Amino acid sequence: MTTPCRAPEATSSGRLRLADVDVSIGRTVIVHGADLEARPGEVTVLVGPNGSGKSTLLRSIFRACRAEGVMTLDDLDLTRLGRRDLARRLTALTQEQMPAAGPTVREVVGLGRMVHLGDFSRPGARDREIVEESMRATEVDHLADRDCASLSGGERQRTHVARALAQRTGVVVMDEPTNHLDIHHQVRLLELLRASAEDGHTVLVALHDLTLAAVWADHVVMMRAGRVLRHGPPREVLTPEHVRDCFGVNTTWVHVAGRDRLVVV
Ligand SMILES: Nc1ncnc2c1ncn2[C@@H]1O[C@H](COP(=O)(O)OP(=O)(O)OP(=O)(O)O)[C@@H](O)[C@H]1O
Repeated sequence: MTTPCRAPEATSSGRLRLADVDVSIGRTVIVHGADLEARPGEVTVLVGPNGSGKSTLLRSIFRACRAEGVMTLDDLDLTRLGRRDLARRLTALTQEQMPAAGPTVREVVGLGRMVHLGDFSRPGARDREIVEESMRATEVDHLADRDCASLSGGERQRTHVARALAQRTGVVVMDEPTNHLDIHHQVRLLELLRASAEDGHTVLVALHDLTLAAVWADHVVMMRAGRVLRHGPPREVLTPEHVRDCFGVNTTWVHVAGRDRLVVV
């Protein structure tokens, strides 16, 4: 169906751990006492209803929100890492990153390399190669010279994913990366993230689609109303009872084409 794809090689990964983390926006505590762990070699998927605090929790990891509690990457305190150091270790794909008119696709993807360059250095041949590889991986290479403002929603999202891939960090945190993507590109992106995990990287991603989460996650973290309700393997977290309690829909697991799948009934 899809051609095999591979995330470009990355810097060393690490175990991302949050313990008893509160996240606030202004004076309001949005996330309460969250525990979460994302391990190298695994795809960890964060699920929860709208407004449950997924984006806020992910944003706290790259310090876009004020957080209290323990946040570590291996033995490093995330809150004490400098911004550039953090960006060299961890890629963040948020929901808000929409390019303004002006830059081309290649230029936006090239931003992923900036964190690795010194203050006065320019991108080298290897940087340019990585940019081209990243565009090919998300199938935006044919759009390389297009102004980002002229892209469709899905093309723009793939451009941002390519930018994130070009950053080549060992830890990748993505908030709803499948937004705007058609089913081919959703599957391709999840294949890419799976390949990245199999290469030993740490992948933490928020997804709305529970059926995709059930198939692609090694580990699921379920949130509701600003709290982590449970975490574990998909079959243990996404049980029909838990999904009904959290989302108010009826689901069941079926075995189709050699895999366990969660379907809405
Ligand atoms: N700037 C803000 N000021 C006040 N409340 C906010 C702010 N940003 C987010 N919130 C609230 O925090 C809660 C969690 O929002 P968040 O975006 O983290 O949820 P989410 O699980 O990612 O939702 P969705 O699935 O809809 O993307 C929501 O109730 C939201 O309204």
